[in-house]
Amino acid sequence: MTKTSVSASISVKDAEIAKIVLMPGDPLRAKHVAERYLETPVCFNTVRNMLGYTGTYKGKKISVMGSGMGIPSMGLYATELYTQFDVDAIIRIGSAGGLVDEVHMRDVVIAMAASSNSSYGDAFGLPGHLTPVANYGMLANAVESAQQLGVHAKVGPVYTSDHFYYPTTEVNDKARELGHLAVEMETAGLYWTAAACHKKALSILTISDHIYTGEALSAEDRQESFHEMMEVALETAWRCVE
Ligand SMILES: O=P(O)(O)O[C@H]1O[C@H](CO)[C@@H](O)[C@H]1O
Ligand SMILES: O=c1cc[nH]c(=O)[nH]1
Repeated sequence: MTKTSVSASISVKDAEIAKIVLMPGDPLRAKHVAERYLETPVCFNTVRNMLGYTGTYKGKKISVMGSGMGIPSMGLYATELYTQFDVDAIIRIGSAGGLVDEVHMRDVVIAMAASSNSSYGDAFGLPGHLTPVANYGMLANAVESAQQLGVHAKVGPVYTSDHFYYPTTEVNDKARELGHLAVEMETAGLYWTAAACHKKALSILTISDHIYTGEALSAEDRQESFHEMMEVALETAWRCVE
């Protein structure tokens, strides 16, 4: 019998979504993670080509699905996964631009918190500012996983921008001056959504370019080569799943 469950943007037929989902922005990075690391991966979503897969990793069920680019897309998919598919935790696995001098190309960054120029979090109604923060237990598991894998991950705040192409350099300059390790486009949206849904989230990033040195990786590298980040995320997910 065909079992189907559907939300506005996800349609799952004869498959299921695990309690924990890894989410790269790029759906082809999701496909790569599924094919490289999951046993018996099953594709559970193709709506809008936002590919999602469920398989097992060291005997535990884990899903991986694209989030698309930017806070609105991440917020939409994370909300549906948390509220309509009973997902407990999401780990973003993204690329990011290095901001500070201590961060280098291909470094793995674990986002403790995310400042942002987005007003997305205002909708949740807290007077002042709802701070987008990682789940501490997941963060601690990620740090331990990185240490065990010999990955020198850097932990700190990142900056989530609504703009990939900002017309001036001042936002990145200020974010760098205030100690943000990297700039990207989804982490604050994920952390706000997790808070609003009473769920868990963590963002792990790989430096794909450096805003102040001008170094940059190719699109193909961004899709397929971030294996340290993928392995830290999978080990973290494995520790977080019962
Ligand atoms: O590599 P992903 O996860 O897509 O993340 C980064 O890459 C995209 C921009 O190229 C934005 O989504 C940004 O956050
Ligand atoms: O959002 C992003 C992602 C990678 N590199 C950047 O400069 N910005």
